Amino acid sequence: MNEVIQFNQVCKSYDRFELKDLTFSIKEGYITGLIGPNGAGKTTLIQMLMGMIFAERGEIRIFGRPNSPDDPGFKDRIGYVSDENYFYDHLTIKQMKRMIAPFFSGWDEEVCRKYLELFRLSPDKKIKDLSKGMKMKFSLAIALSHGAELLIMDEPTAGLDPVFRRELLDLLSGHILDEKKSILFSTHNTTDLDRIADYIVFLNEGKLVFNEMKESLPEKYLLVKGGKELLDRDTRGWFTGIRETAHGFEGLVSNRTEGERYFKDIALCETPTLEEIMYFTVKGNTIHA
Ligand SMILES: Nc1ncnc2c1ncn2[C@@H]1O[C@H](COP(=O)(O)OP(=O)(O)OP(=O)(O)O)[C@@H](O)[C@H]1O
Repeated sequence: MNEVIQFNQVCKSYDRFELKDLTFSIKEGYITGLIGPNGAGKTTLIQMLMGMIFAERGEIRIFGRPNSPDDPGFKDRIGYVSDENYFYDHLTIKQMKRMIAPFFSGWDEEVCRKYLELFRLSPDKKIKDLSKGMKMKFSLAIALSHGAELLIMDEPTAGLDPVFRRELLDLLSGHILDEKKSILFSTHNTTDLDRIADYIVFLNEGKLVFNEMKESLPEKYLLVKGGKELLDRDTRGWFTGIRETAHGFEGLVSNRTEGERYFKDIALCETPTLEEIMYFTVKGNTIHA
């Protein structure tokens, strides 16, 4: 299986933030969701991928080659969508599109026209008059109009209404039916991932928590609900995160087999949702309701 993106011991630090020795890869032909709480490092990771900021150490490879913003091949092969507005406010959609198109050798005017129509974006509307969601749609239309093999998107569903959000997710699922196409997108919305992601990359405080097939997560994690008397020094150690209330607790165990062996007859054992996995992992063992 080909790897479309590879991070190899990548380091990047800011004043109070460190991405340290980040090593993982993303497979060609799949949709990978990048998740993590605010400040986990998702945008930093995506900006490094796009060559907008640079890693201090380590190597990033895209399509098997070191990533370089100056490589014209990359520009054509990658479609980038972000919630930042990189367009000129005083131009209309049509004018902005004319300006962008020559940068891509694979630009397809007809495809772009189709997406603008589908997204109900009027070519004569000025960028400054677009809502946040409309700007995201325009950014998407551009990314989808030059035959990119890899779509890299920073929170593409943020600001979209629920109807279009769903349509977009369907569109992205359809996009990778061509097995050479791949998508990496960051999101805070685990429902988006439940719907379309094949793989999940989970970042927390600049560290990789896991890079897993979504389907394999239920085999690994267990959500245990029970009485407080079940928690002692030994059993507490098994939990990635525990939420205690006056009457009992619920906690996430990252070794499902071990957790089931001990808790199955004395507590309620469930398969956690992706949101629960995120919640308990981020919060750790210090939650008190
Ligand atoms: N240019 C910068 N200078 C200093 N610190 C920065 C800079 N860019 C990002 N950071 C810090 O790096 C950390 C990671 O930020 P990043 O934007 O990558 O997180 P994120 O996971 O995308 O968060 P969110 O979900 O809130 O968008 C944060 O603590 C942020 O304050």
